[in-house]
Amino acid sequence: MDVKSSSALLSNTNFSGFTLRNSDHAFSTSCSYPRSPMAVSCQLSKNSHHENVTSLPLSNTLTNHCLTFDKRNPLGKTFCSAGVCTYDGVAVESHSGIVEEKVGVLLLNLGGPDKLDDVQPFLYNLFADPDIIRLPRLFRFLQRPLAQLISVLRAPKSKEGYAAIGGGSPLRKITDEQANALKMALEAMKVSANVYVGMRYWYPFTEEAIQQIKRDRITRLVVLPLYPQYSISTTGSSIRVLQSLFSSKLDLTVRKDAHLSKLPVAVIKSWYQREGYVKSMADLIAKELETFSEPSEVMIFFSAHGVPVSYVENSGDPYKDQMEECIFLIMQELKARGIENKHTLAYQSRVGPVQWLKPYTDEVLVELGQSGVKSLLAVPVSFVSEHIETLEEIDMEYKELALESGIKNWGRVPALGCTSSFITDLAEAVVEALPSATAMSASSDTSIVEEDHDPIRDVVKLLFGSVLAFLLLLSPKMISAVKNYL
Ligand SMILES: C=CC1=C(C)c2cc3[nH]c(cc4nc(cc5[nH]c(cc1n2)c(C)c5CCC(=O)O)C(CCC(=O)O)=C4C)c(C)c3C=C
Ligand SMILES: [Fe+2]
Repeated sequence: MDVKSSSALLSNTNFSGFTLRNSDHAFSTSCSYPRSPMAVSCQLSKNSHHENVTSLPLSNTLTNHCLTFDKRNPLGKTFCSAGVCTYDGVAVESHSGIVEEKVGVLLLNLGGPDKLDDVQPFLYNLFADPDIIRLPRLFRFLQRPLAQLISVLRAPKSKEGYAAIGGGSPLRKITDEQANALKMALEAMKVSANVYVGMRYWYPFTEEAIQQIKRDRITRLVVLPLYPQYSISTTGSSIRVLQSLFSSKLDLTVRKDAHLSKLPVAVIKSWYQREGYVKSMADLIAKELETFSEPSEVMIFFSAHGVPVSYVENSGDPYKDQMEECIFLIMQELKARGIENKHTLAYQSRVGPVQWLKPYTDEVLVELGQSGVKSLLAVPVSFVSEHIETLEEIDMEYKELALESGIKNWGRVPALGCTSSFITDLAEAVVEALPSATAMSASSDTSIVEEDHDPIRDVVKLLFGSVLAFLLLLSPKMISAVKNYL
């Protein structure tokens, strides 16, 4: 390992600075730091999780934390003298002249309708997302009219689903609870942080969370999507929103916003491989297996939310690979505990006219039932809260289908929610990611380039688009494609 240089400096309870990196691997620093500014001791451990953190050049100071300082950093200049550090970030200088970090954690999630009247506008937001319905460039002008049409037509069916689970999505409440639990877990690690919730398709929107982060004058932000595995359609979509809010190129109001464009940000892109998560999932599965009369005979049935095959095959979505690795790790953990049940993975919740990842959950359930499997434990694995697809699709639709197909004993593992080992692991992920935060506008990870906005061109496009959309939407091909969303 080529540890080039390291420097630690302390200022009262603040300190900063290590350079610990070789060309290919990031290393986590696990640090013990005394409250007095006497010494900081850090141990190095090779940390694969860092590969999933957008780790960009930075420098900064951080209260009560070890920092990673990347020698390749073109921006990261930390100037220190007599216990005071200045840097090219946005930390706040206190009366005493000590630079104080205000750490923020932004939890990203999908969002869901709070009540039945929200269902159609929620669906509109979802289908208007070009990461959810991906139209060829030439047809992008159809995105919004199509979203309007599909959302209106799908709303009655979706409403039935939401009505069956109490009249709305539980996602906001559960995500708020996770945010509070995470804040407390961070506090237990002596990290004081504000935790924000930013939803992609419903309140509180990511945009609102970012406004609050600005108002609170957060000086260092960790972005933590609540999806264990990365998909273009979930984490990717939310990061795209953040990029458009942070990048000075994209938004005239943000261009003048010195705070946001300089704010050091670390994005944890995926975390399915973290030991704490894997063990927490294994705990839940092991516990649920015990509710069966013959636990070793139970088939463990992982059911993941699907994505269209084209995402994986044409656009490099790592979702399928990550999902398979995730299942492997969970099964390995169970094996280490002497649990050697059979298992399988299938994909649920397909929508629309295209091919989705296979095998499909509904088809596999029927096959398993018909092939003589008698006991089955469903494990939702792509999401960490209960939501419509666990409470309605799995608990009602799939359970009924499985029982009709010959399965006699049915069980379902609950979502992780606020399970304490899981929340502690998320808190550790946040602490590990903090040092790698850097200004997002300097990110080289901007995969999506937005067009500049020209108001006249936009109006022409809208008018032309509406007429063409109206004609196209009435074409037989389009009608049959839209029908697949219902
Ligand atoms: C990892 C999780 C998810 C992936 C991947 C995902 C992709 C994806 N979803 C749709 C369409 C819909 N999703 C809907 C709800 C929904 N989706 C997820 C998670 C993933 N989606 C969650 C957690 C929820 C539920 C939110 C809640 O309110 O509880 C819906 C609305 C519900 C319905 O009408 O069925 C749609 C539609 C697509 C097209 C897609 C990938 C391209
Ligand atoms: Fe979905």
